[in-house]
Amino acid sequence: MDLDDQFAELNNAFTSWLTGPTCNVTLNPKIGLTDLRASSAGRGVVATAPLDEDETVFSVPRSSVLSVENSELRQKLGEELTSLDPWLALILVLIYETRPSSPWRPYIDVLPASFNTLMYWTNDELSELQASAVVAKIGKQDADELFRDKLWPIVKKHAGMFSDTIIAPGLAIDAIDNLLDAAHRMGSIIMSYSFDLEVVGEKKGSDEDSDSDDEDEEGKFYKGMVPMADMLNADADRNNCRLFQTPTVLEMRTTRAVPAGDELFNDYGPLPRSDLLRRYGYITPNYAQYDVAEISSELIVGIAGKALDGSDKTERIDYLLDEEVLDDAFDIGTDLEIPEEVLAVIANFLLTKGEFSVLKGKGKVAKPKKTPEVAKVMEEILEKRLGEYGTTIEDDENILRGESTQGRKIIAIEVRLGEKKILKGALEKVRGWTLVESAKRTHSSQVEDERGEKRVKTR
Ligand SMILES: C[S@@+](CC[C@H](N)C(=O)[O-])C[C@H]1O[C@@H](n2cnc3c(N)ncnc32)[C@H](O)[C@@H]1O
Repeated sequence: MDLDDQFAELNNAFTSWLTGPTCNVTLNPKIGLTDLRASSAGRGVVATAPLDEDETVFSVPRSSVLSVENSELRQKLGEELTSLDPWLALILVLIYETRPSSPWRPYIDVLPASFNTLMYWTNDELSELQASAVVAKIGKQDADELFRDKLWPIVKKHAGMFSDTIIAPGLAIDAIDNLLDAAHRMGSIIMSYSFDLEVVGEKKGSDEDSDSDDEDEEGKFYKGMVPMADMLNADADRNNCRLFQTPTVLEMRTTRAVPAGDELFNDYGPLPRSDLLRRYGYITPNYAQYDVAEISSELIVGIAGKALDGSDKTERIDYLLDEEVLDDAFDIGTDLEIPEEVLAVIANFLLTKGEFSVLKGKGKVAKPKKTPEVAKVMEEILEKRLGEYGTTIEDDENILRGESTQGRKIIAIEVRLGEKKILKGALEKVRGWTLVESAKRTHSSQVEDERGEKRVKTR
């Protein structure tokens, strides 16, 4: 059987399973799965006839969501499973459902086995992202540790339960590598395919289902794999469908009329391309509108507080953390505005020791201001941040114009270039600020603060 036949066969098995008695999904006959591999988008869903706005595309009973709550493994392992972090528990559930006898197999079989997400990039490929903050968010080592510490002991203890799953060969030779591979696969699937579903059970304190009181509190969410809902691709501008949740079903409905032949798109929300790449393994130009350049507090404090001695700096850091002015990092978006919180942090580090003590004594913080001193620090921060990337905007544009660049390298360059353009634009904006007089500012801002005017709120 060639690859196309295999692809079509898996689709058919999945669709039959979906609409059959195991899953009971109601499919609108005006939609169908389609093959988008030629455009590197895997499977997708298209309208085969026009759809109205707010038309139900399909409806999935909550009982057909693959989740920890619905899983057979929960019945078998009980608290051993539910006491795990929900993400780890769902990983184990997905691994368990890879056994040939699993009722979920036709679904598992259409889920991907290879990924373009950052977790799967080599170090060389990742180095092309240069100083992008996304690299530190991949978390492969942390995940490996969790899989070893939390999942491996359970799998070893219940080896029989996993003896015919994809990790079986690893079990036989007592090797952990198969578990790590499988757990990364399932973790990546959860990251790019699962939905956050609202718990709709009884409220806490109900007599029924007393062993799951905690999870049955309304307003709480759990991660679930919703068959078919996760076959829709996403688009920042062309999205035309959304998953609506009712107590009994999950309904994919159109949010606008869809002509025959058009693809149905979900919406991942305002994700910068760096995060789109990290979580979903692809980027498109229309997510550039959500790009951000991240500036760490370490960099801000390092530059704004370079004239301070160690204990003074630490005191200000602790105070600003307590006051929720300081965070780990701040994002500058495509509007190129420097976040008020960053200006406030700088302003607080530029106070004299005495000024800071007075404000702290009153439980207040300096307000954000665009003074020449703040602008100078901000310029230095942005210049330093831009310098952390190994190449300039012009270098990157030249590389992209060259014909030899391909695949992941192009993607990485586009991501880092987007961030650099934000930093450069922000730098130009800061240089163009109409600045408040420094001396006047110091005096008036303190007076304003002492009058108890509203402080900067960061979170
Ligand atoms: C929820 S799944 C959608 C179904 C998926 N195409 C499949 O074949 O299983 C999400 C994944 O689809 C791909 N994807 C989603 N939207 C895309 C788009 N606009 N362009 C390219 N790939 C996309 C990415 O690989 C993403 O991780």
